[in-house]
Amino acid sequence: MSSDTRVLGIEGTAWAASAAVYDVESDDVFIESDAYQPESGGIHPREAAEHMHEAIPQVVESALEYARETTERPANESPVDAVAFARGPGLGPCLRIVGTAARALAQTLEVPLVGVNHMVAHLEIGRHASGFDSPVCLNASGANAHLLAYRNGRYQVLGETMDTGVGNSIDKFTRHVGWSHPGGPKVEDAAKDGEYVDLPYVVKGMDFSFSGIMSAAKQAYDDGVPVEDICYSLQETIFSMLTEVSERALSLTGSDELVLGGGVGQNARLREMLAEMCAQRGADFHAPEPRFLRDNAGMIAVLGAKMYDAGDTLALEDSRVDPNFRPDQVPVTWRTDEPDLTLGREERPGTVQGAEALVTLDPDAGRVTKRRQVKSYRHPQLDERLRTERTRLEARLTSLARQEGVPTPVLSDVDATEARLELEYVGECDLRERLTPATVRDAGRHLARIHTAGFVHGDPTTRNVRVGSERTYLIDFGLGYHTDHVEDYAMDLHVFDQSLVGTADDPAPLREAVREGYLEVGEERVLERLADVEGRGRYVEDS
Ligand SMILES: C[C@@H](O)[C@H](NC(=O)OP(=O)(O)OC[C@H]1O[C@@H](n2cnc3c(N)ncnc32)[C@H](O)[C@@H]1O)C(=O)O
Ligand SMILES: Nc1ncnc2c1ncn2[C@@H]1O[C@H](COP(=O)(O)OP(=O)(O)OP(=O)(O)O)[C@@H](O)[C@H]1O
Ligand SMILES: [Fe+2]
Repeated sequence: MSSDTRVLGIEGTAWAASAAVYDVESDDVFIESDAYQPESGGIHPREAAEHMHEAIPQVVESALEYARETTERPANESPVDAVAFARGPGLGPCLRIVGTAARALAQTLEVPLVGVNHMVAHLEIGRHASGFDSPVCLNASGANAHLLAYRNGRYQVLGETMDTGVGNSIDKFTRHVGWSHPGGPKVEDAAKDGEYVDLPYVVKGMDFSFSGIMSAAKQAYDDGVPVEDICYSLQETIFSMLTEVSERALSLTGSDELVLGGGVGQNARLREMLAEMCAQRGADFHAPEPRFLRDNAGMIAVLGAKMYDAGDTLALEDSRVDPNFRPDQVPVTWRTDEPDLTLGREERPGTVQGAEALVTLDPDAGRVTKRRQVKSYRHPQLDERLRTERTRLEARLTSLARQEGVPTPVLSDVDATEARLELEYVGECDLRERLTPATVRDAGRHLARIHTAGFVHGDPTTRNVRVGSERTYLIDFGLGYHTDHVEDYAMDLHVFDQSLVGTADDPAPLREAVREGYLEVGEERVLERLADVEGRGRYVEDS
């Protein structure tokens, strides 16, 4: 980066009216913010926009004043080289006010305008502060929750919430119990005195869903379960889900770096779980300081500077805001490196560390032993429930799939209480090491077969398919379940699709081949629903 670049950033996607100045040379970030606090209920888009209307000019003025005071540039020159603003995602009425302010300021100062994706900014601030090369990023914010990893010039979405964002889910629960917005910090506080109760736990590959757990939490409250216990268990459950999918993303991509972003990242329990998971698998973890986790213009200015130096600026006529701006829509102009993926982390000869299990391989004897390990980051009761349930399911569905004509390993022994399986050794390598149209077509056909039989795999990634010279096998059915919902079948395909995008150099022909294979035995309407799942904007407004 050019060493004397200075950028003014503006953020106002939902609740934080914020302006910042980033100075590349000193790496200093000055942030001035003014938060919108709803009088009752959640964020009202119109009220939030009124707040932006009043507060943005003031925070921008403070930032400009700071920029002028701290520069040696002549008074008739702009104290910054560019104006960066959050173009989306966010609440439309708020974004438009920020967009207008940013355009006007860029024109007055006669400097270029930079349009920043808010979610990518949540990620890049962690990468910037940690110095990590190519981390997986968990964005845990109010309106969103994603797992992102860089590949083929984009931040690919490896997994995300299928319904509301993580913070909004928590805020909805606290509204139900009559607490004021935002609910996250209040839940964290109340959780200190709570005890564990079981709540639904929903992950699908690297995707996850909060709606079931939230309904259960509200119901528990109405049934008289102490609110501290619900808060404690909400944290234990939701954050375990986020930690689990993060671990799966590390395992799938071969990355050993994780960064956290977003307002929910201020929660100490979430950070503790992620740190513990990373320590256990020998990965590095970084959580930015709180002022960079919650919405702030500092992260907009820092990414804005990288984009400005890459020449990634916007003409005024192209600077429209986008309330549904997805992180994977952003061409990443400020990085040219590709991640160095270490496929297949062989820890010891003959053992593979998966996301859940330690797998001992004995190809000569044709045998594999799989043990779902204790995850110390999660509550012991939850840990035991998941390990036993999944071992049982894996045993049952692996056999059921074979009866349906899908190649799977033959089971020789199951011990659910020990979370241990003994299986036949199958294939020569994982699918991600032999991604061809023919092999993924097989996988597509296999998924169609089990769907037709009324169940899903639950985690069909390129690591959970084994390829041999004659056959392609499905393995690791632990997240599978019986269902007759088209939506669940489409989700299964979506999970596979996301893993192709996350691991293949040229995913387009492979994605096409999956669909062809699927149609050989499966139903067209599942593919139609898949298109629907993919097109769904998940930026649910919190009102
Ligand atoms: C699009 C953009 O406007 C949106 N921003 C946003 O959601 O604000 P953010 O600052 O990233 O996150 C706010 C959320 O973070 C939660 N939160 C704050 N402190 C928390 C804590 N200690 N524990 C749990 N949640 C917390 C709040 O309850 C609230 O839901 C987003 O990034 O999704
Ligand atoms: N039956 C088998 N035959 C050959 N290799 C296997 C078999 N089972 C597992 N493996 C190898 O071990 C790796 C991890 O196994 P598995 O996916 O079952 O564990 P996991 O911890 O559930 O992993 P993840 O959650 O990351 O998918 C597989 O990617 C594969 O390389
Ligand atoms: Fe945010």
